[in-house]
Amino acid sequence: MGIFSRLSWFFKRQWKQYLIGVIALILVAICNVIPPRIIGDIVDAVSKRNMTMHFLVTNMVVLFIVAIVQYLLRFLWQKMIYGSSYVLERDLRSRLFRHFMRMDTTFYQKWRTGDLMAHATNDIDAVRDVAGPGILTLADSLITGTSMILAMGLLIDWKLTGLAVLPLLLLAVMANVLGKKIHSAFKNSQAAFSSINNKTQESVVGIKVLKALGQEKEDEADFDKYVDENIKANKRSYRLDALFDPLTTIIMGLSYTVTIIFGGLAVLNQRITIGQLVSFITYMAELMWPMYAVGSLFNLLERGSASYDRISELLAEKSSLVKPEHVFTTVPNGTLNFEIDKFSYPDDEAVALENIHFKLGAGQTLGIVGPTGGGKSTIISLLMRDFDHYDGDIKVGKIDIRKYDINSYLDTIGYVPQTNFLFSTDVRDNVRFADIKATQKQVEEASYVADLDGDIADMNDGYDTQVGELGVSLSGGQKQRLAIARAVLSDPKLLILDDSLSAVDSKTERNIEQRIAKNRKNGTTIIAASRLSSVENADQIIVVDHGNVVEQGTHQELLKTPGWYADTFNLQERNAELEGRLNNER
Ligand SMILES: Nc1ncnc2c1ncn2[C@@H]1O[C@H](COP(=O)(O)OP(=O)(O)OP(=O)(O)O)[C@@H](O)[C@H]1O
Repeated sequence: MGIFSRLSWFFKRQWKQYLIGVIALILVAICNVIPPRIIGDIVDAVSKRNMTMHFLVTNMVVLFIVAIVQYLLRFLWQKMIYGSSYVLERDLRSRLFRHFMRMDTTFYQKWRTGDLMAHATNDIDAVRDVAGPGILTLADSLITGTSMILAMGLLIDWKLTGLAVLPLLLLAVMANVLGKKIHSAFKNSQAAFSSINNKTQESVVGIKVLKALGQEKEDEADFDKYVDENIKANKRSYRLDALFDPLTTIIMGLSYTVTIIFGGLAVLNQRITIGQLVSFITYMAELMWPMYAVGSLFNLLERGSASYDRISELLAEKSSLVKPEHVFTTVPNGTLNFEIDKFSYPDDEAVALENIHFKLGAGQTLGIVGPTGGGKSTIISLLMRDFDHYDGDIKVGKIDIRKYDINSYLDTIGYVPQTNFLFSTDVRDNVRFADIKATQKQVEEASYVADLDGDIADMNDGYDTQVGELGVSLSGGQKQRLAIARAVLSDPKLLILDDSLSAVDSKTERNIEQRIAKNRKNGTTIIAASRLSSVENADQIIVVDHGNVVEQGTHQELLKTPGWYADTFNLQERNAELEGRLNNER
């Protein structure tokens, strides 16, 4: 029942709808008292042989009116109570989605996608059921139960009523004993459902790799393990639930036995008439539904409560990003000062970056190179404010980037990540994703800079071509270039390319570099790359290895200094030459 007090914020908001719904339920319950009474009166009239046509017709008309009134009232409570539960569903769904949008990289490293999907679907459905069928069943069983007991006591006999409802106390005792166990069982089964979600999502997304490595059978077996876990957890909750349900039948059986014995005696002693005993038993039958409903209510509330716990845990997660008291909303076109003394990833003791210092004037280009795993993407992550906790600071226009409003700050950056993400829409909308109002001319210009215009012209539907989920219908190089076009479209103050030219050939790479340089005379650019030709023209280059800057200078300066840059450049040049010769021979 604790779930009702935890959802009280919602019930307070929707109190009018719930009040109307409950009043309608009370009126239905009052109507329910009438038919058994009429049946009892008719039985008595028959047994006393004083039944008249007028008496019969009047009672039939009353029964008909009661049925119509009940129909209308039932429609009203359904609309009020179920309607409100959908308001709760909408509220929770959008709160959760907004929360997802606001959370940072650390949050997404901690929570798995399948978990988040399960919270956003299954858990919210379970909480909605508390506010709809849950409230309905609770109110209905309380109202129907109370009205039937009152009718049995007031219209027939209080002593007999007391004896008949005594076994019901057992139900309350059992509910208390099983409550906590069912709650934890439901929590486990919801968690097992999340794991299935995770597994399915991972296997579907990675299906190509799975097939290529011939791992389908192994993956199927692995999936079966998750399903077995889920079924085991579900069985436990339903086993506990099953202990509860048959108890209702036993208790009702006890109540009927008591009624027949003591009710029969009361008729023999002429304390009540036969008609009254028939009415009493009919009222007892009406009590059956609230009794059974308590069983399903119990199940529904515990499931909703376990789900609400899970959603609340997720909503309580705070973004680790710094929230300054005063935020700057205008980001100037100034110098970038990167002064990081030390940075470690959250929950990781290893130092990822140490003493990375560089200064980049507006309009300049920085190249970041170095061996794989050296720390290039980590530098970019800090610039993108994926993480805000480090020793040192990063300033743009003399202001710490953590003091800018995050959206205003990120709006000034065009970022092409290492693994680009395309949306399942057409080429045009993918290019103008950050600025959906961009004109066709702007889209075409951006596509030209990314050297994608020729490819689009060759596509059947040009800019209207659908790229498929995650851009499945495009080549790796086309996806990369589309991501570049998207980033350059709004002419950002800072353009960041994180190994974004790895899937294009040297000629295309050169075209893109030249066009970016021409197009962005005043914009600052950072290029992280494994291919050194990508950074040859940069104003300065840093070589990052093991999270430290090991070499720094221009291309010419670095070539003259013996070290990783000169060695790697010579090696890559020789490979390119060899590749060129082989291509010519073919
Ligand atoms: N999210 C993370 N959590 C913990 N450690 C991480 C995380 N991302 C990267 N690392 C670690 O930080 C180090 C630097 O990784 P980073 O991705 O910055 O290298 P990189 O130079 O961009 O490599 P590559 O050229 O292969 O892309 C690596 O040791 C990596 O394992």
